[in-house]
Amino acid sequence: MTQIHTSSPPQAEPRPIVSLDHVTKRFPGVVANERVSFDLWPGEVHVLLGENGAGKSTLVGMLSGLQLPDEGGVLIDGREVRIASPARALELGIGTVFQHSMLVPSLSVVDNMALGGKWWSRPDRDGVARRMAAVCADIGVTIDPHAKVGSLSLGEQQQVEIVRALMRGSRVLILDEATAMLTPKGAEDLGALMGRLTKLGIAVVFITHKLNEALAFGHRITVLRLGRKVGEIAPERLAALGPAAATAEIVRLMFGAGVATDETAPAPRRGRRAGAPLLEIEALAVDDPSVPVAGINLSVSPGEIVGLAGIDGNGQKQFAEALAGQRRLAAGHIRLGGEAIERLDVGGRRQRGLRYVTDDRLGEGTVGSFPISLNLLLKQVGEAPFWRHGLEQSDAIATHARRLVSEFDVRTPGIETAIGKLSGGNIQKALLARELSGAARAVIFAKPTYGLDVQNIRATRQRIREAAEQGLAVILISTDLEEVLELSDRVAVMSRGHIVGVVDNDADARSRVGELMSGVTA
Ligand SMILES: Nc1ncnc2c1ncn2[C@@H]1O[C@H](COP(=O)(O)OP(=O)(O)OP(=O)(O)O)[C@@H](O)[C@H]1O
Repeated sequence: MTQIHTSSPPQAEPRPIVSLDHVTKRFPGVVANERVSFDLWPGEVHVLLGENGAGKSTLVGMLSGLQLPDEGGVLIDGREVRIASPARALELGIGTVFQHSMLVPSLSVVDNMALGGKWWSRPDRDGVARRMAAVCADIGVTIDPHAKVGSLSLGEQQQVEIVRALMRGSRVLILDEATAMLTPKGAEDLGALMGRLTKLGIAVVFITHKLNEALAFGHRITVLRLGRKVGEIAPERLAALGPAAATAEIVRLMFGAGVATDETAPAPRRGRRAGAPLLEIEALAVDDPSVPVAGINLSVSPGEIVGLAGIDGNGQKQFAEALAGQRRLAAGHIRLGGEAIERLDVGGRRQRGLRYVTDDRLGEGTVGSFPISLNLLLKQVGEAPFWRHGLEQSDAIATHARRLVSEFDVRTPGIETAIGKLSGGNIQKALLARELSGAARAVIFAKPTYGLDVQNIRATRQRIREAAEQGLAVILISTDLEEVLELSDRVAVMSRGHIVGVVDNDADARSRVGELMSGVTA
């Protein structure tokens, strides 16, 4: 064992390698971490769990040098440190491996290892390869130093990153959703590798959304929720609980009632349904290299809100875009009011009353440099009464815009203001105005409150409720379980491109949805 610097000598008082001491980190409109304390011990895999937005990446960002805390301290071996950059983190022995590889695919493994060396010195490829071979032997992985990184699997690329971090002296490794893009076998290999690293005294922070991985690979588990630490299960307790009881406890911590979010929120809707389905989706499939979507069956009645819960990136966006006509269907049928609409384009579906409120408000939802008035008609350009014989009817466009701006309370200096100048909340109001006006019959909301402040969140949720009350069939895609449970009549859970379950939003819904989301039940 030559390369790896192991933990403190056994006779020393045991203490964490790294501690976060009551750290608080705020971003505009959100407290991402609130007085969170976190200890990482040598030789352990410490799993960080929590829903999208719970604050996991922010917390580890304070260790990897991406964020500085607003309050609270960071300690290494008991000494307070300031980690102001990733380079500083590496100097302090903290290496980070992200979900997406940070390596240069066109270079060989050794050349990637040599990157970041002194630019004037020629890379000592043999020396690097020798040191690499020693670390690989220590941790039990085999990597061809001369292979081009682009030809390696994602799992192998992560091994390269881990080896690189160890060669630079890391004794703490942060794996931020490192298994998210891996095959089950790749994830298993990474889990086994984590186990070997911990035997060498390395400490690993492992962020995952999958409970089975947390239990299989983790020694200690911390759960975050809405920026707060809501529980920590120490190794002895984790072992004593066993998988079933530990799962129940984690699901309760992650999803259970008990964290006050918005006491003034209206009582949740529960299982209202009216009449025959209006929007019917049958065996829908979308080809997508990252998340193929297949076998989606879902129907929504007029006045019903079906929530689509799930961890971000499980095919929700592909599904929504295919439904709205922005992506080709590989298979399946979509009917609106009994009429097959899968062959219609975006405009055709919109005319029939199918609407889509995208989560990409400034990218695909609006044209930032265009005035609000035109953005409100972006999907009707050329149509009467706003255009006649190819000519813009400015009076009709202005009247329409003024009416929607007032009805949807868009705060703007005027209807000619470029929409990109408005706040996120007001852009969202304009999008809602465009999609919910006219002869809307069914609407898909994609993460409708993402990034909004509390007031705008409330206003948007109220619009969604009103849309259902007016008889629209609503699909609400959200990674915020509280939102889904507050608004939906039924909840479908999406995972790896499939709907893995649909439950009525009754008293048991929270735990059942939580289990489906974390892959405990399928
Ligand atoms: N740079 C930033 N600017 C503004 N807000 C941010 C920034 N980074 C994070 N946030 C917000 O802080 C909160 C916590 O985000 P964070 O990314 O830490 O959560 P997470 O648990 O890692 O989520 P996920 O599982 O989706 O990665 C969220 O509300 C997020 O929108």
